Amino acid sequence: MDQTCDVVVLGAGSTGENVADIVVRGGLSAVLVEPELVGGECSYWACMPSKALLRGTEVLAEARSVDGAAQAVTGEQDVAATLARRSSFTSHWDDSGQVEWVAGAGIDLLRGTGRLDGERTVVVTAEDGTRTRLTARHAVAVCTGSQSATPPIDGLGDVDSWGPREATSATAVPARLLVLGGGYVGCELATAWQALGSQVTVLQRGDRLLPRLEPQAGNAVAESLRKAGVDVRLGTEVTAARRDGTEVVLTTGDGEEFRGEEVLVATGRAARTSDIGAETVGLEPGEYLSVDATLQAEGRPWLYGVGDVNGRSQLTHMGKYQARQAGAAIVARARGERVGTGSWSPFVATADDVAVPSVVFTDPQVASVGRTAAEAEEAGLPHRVVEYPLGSVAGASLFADGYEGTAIAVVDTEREVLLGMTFVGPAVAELLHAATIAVVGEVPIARLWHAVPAYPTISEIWLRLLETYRG
Ligand SMILES: Cc1cc2nc3c(=O)[nH]c(=O)nc-3n(C[C@H](O)[C@H](O)[C@H](O)COP(=O)(O)OP(=O)(O)OC[C@H]3O[C@@H](n4cnc5c(N)ncnc54)[C@H](O)[C@@H]3O)c2cc1C
Ligand SMILES: NC(=O)c1ccc[n+]([C@@H]2O[C@H](COP(=O)([O-])OP(=O)(O)OC[C@H]3O[C@@H](n4cnc5c(N)ncnc54)[C@H](O)[C@@H]3O)[C@@H](O)[C@H]2O)c1
Repeated sequence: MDQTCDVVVLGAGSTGENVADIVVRGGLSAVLVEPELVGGECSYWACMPSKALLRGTEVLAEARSVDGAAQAVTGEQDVAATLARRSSFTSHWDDSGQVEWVAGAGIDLLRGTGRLDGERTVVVTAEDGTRTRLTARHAVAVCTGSQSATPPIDGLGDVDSWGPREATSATAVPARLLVLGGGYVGCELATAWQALGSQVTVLQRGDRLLPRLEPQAGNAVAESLRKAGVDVRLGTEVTAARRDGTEVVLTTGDGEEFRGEEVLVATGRAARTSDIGAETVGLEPGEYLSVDATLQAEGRPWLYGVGDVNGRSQLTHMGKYQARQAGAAIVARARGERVGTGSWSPFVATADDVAVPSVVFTDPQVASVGRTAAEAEEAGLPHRVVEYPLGSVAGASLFADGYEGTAIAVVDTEREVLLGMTFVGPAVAELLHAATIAVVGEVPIARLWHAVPAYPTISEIWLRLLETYRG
């Protein structure tokens, strides 16, 4: 079967859905190709189930941290109810709601695996083997995401390990869980499964958890995981894995053994491009798609790489942001309009470079945007780091007895604007968007004095940071 449309979108994750939606709203036709569940990782195996698993633990910790409320919490977290709530947030791994949305948005959905077959062409193979050759008049957007990367550890491929998919969809609590990797996934899922009754061990090879964030973040999360009973091992290089009956055994270079019923491999992501026909358009299978600021592949003006697949910033909201920018560029180019590629134009993903917000939903939460002090240093930017303990803010001390946390601002001392901000503490997630606006808007420090935080909220931290900066 042959079919022609304006835009072919490969992959109906959160990114692909948004590219298709934007181009259809712009008057183009789009075919969205998906072999698995419409909605992708975020809806079924990543953000939604992991945050649903974590939320009950967080609420209990908040209640236990307020005298008067703490006395009312006499029981333990209900595991079955937590898992049931998690499953309801994934719609029980049923995508009919998303499929309905796609139809309502005027997007054509084609179930099957798509492979590029030369310029502007995609061949889709359905489960029953039926093939459809799609030709795009204007663009092909590859939004095939990423998958768990397996580190080169002897035997790891044979132990039937968990990836994030298994760890977010499990229906029983393993008595002991080994977590390889102490990044975003490792820290969040160690928090979740320890709270649900597993004895968790985190094996991280570097000298701290969450190594891409400010050091205070990883240190605070490690301390709190240890308090919760997690065995956190830093500087640990696992070299071999094997099954011993029902147990998985991980061995380090110096012969130390770690045992668990399951091992979660959370050592980062790899591009899902090994089987998309990349070679038919002169690209390397398995590599991240290299794209410009409008998400267009270098030297191939009809091809876009959007979301996790380009490796720029692997977060749902950033994939959706890229989708909005790329979608606008595709529509404008199809109309023959000029596409401005300067910073912050409607067609480029400038925030990818300077203002990526993220929240790690551990206890404490870590909310950050923009550059860390180390990144400012590396970029050679004149900067000063200002830190203030969150527990000294009236709103925070009311929020929880003995509130502990910190806020770190990285200030550009030449332009007097914020380069980055990190909050570490309970319930800091909702403080983040103010910081994102300050970084993206390059709001002068002098003007931030006029952004008065309401009393008594945790946001008063902004005032304390400004006072500390002024000295
Ligand atoms: C455990 C975990 C928790 C996370 N939590 C958060 C969080 O709290 N907040 C956050 O912002 N981010 C989070 N992330 C990251 C987030 O999940 C990803 O950034 C996001 O899902 C990427 O979306 P995407 O659409 O680019 O890719 P995906 O969601 O991976 O979608 C790609 C789609 O392409 C399809 N596909 C693949 N190959 C083909 C092909 N050949 N033809 C057609 N279709 C194909 C796939 O089936 C898939 O549906 C988390 C990740 C993990 C692993
Ligand atoms: N809340 C959120 O926003 C959220 C949650 C989960 C995931 N994510 C996204 O998904 C991405 C992937 O998460 P991730 O945790 O898999 O990757 P990551 O890059 O955040 O962390 C991987 C960790 O594994 C460690 N590591 C690598 N190889 C190792 C080895 N052989 N032994 C021990 N440790 C090893 C690294 O030092 C690093 O700390 C994140 O970067 C983030 O973009 C976001």
